[in-house]
Amino acid sequence: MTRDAALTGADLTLAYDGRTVVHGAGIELRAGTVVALVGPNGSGKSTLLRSLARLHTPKSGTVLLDGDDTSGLRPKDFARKVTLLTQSRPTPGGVSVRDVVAYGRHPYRGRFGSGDADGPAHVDKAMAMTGVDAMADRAVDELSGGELQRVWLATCLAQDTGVILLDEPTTFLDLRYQVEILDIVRELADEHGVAVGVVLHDLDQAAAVADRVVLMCQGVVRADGRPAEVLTADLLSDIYGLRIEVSVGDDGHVRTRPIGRHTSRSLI
Ligand SMILES: Nc1ncnc2c1ncn2[C@@H]1O[C@H](COP(=O)(O)OP(=O)(O)OP(=O)(O)O)[C@@H](O)[C@H]1O
Repeated sequence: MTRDAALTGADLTLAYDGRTVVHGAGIELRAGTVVALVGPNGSGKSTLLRSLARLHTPKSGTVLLDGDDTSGLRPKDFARKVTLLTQSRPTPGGVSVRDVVAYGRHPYRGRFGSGDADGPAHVDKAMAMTGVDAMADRAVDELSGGELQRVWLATCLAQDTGVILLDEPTTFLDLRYQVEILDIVRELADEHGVAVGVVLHDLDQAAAVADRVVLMCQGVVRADGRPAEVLTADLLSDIYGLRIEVSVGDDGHVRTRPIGRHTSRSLI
């Protein structure tokens, strides 16, 4: 497994059909750390993540892996180092969970699927980590949204990369699996030295799991730092356009409380 990898997006400007949606963003993902990207809908988080995964070509700026420009790397070599869990993927019909997770081994296979002796062990480990091993022989198109989300995460883990990018990995998941996925994210960084970049909408989850939080708004990185430095009441209230109270517990964890009409009504 590649370790001690660092993926850097330097001065990235990203556009769709000439409309710029990310303006000169910089982000650094270091080995053994978790960076959470947060911000309102449409602020450019997914586009930034996709550019780091080389799925979106920047208008300007560069993506560097361990200091080297990645644009010269062959797709297979890049895929051995960086993986991305996207928000949605087409679900293949009639394919088993095990076979879908085994897609993650594609960068290691030669022609005709040969040459990946370690593949089955990585697939088994990824399925066990994400709790999908019990459904290994089921067809993926028969799974619930949450079960499927864990299968896609297992596919990324089977790819065995030093950098893992996750776009809203807790979407569709019930509370138990949200917590388990975030535990896996921390475990990847702490025990396997992986550099993780994860888009999350839940600010408390972002604060709890991340070493650093990158807060985006309207295509610009508005703040980048430790959770308690970035997730302040003033900045969040300004960016999200509603009052958000923030407290820091004795354990150092940041907790946010958005105030709406429904939260301020009396229940007694
Ligand atoms: N395929 C596309 N074609 C054109 N514009 C796009 C495309 N995908 C995203 N955009 C636009 O780019 C901007 C940034 O979108 P992006 O999906 O990166 O934001 P986001 O912060 O991930 O949003 P969300 O929280 O809603 O997932 C938005 O204005 C969006 O409408």
